[in-house]
Amino acid sequence: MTLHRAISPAVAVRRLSRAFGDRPVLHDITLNIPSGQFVALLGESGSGKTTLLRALAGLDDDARQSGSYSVPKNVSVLFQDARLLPWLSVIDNLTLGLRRQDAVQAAQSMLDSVGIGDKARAYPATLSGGQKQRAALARSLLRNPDLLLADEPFGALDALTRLKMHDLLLRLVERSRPTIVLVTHDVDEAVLLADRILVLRDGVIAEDHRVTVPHPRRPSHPDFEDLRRRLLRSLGVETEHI
Ligand SMILES: Nc1ncnc2c1ncn2[C@@H]1O[C@H](COP(=O)(O)OP(=O)(O)OP(=O)(O)O)[C@@H](O)[C@H]1O
Repeated sequence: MTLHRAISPAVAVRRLSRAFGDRPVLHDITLNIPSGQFVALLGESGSGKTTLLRALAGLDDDARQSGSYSVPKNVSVLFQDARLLPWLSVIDNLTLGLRRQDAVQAAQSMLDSVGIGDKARAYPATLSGGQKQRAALARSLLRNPDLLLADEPFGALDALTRLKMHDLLLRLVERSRPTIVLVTHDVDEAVLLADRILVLRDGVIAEDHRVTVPHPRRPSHPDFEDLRRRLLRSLGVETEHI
């Protein structure tokens, strides 16, 4: 007799549709994401990436919705702006609402890991954009999320800082392997980080790519280059000169 063990996906979306007023945005989306998978959502502006992410986060009560979805209990959301509370120090932002006895030590150690251990007592207004995003990432990961939902978390950073953040994110999630859904406009970012790339078009999942480029990923790798070109083309970018 063969024993079939059912492994349920971390994220299961069934026939999900979402509309704002009479404007339909997501159409009948069905999607399974296995535990620990890193998924990037790409798509032209207005294709519904953020709407899908916010649906998974349980945000936007004003949306009309049909279908269903399930996500793990412990979810962290990371936005483009760090959303730190300005009246609290960095470390107090991290420990706010955290119910564990070693909260302060754990927060300090997470700040050390993201490279801003010396900013624990600083206030958000005194940090650079990159430092704020490091603090936001530390706050998210400190909660040991089973699912990390990230909406263009590096979108506002300069190119160099963004590269450092990619490295940092990969290094940090290697330890705990949360399931990740990352919304991005940046094709290179998607190919660099994700195990799987979904392309949304007009509110449906138009393409589903596995990323098989070996780690550490280099844009010069032929498979990287090939996938990048295919994705750019499907996003409507002519790639002959890129
Ligand atoms: N709260 C809302 N109320 C009304 N319309 C909304 C709301 N949120 C999103 N929309 C509309 O839904 C559509 C999809 O928006 P969404 O932000 O999901 O797209 P996106 O793919 O993330 O776009 P971008 O890449 O520009 O961020 C857009 O036409 C947008 O105007």
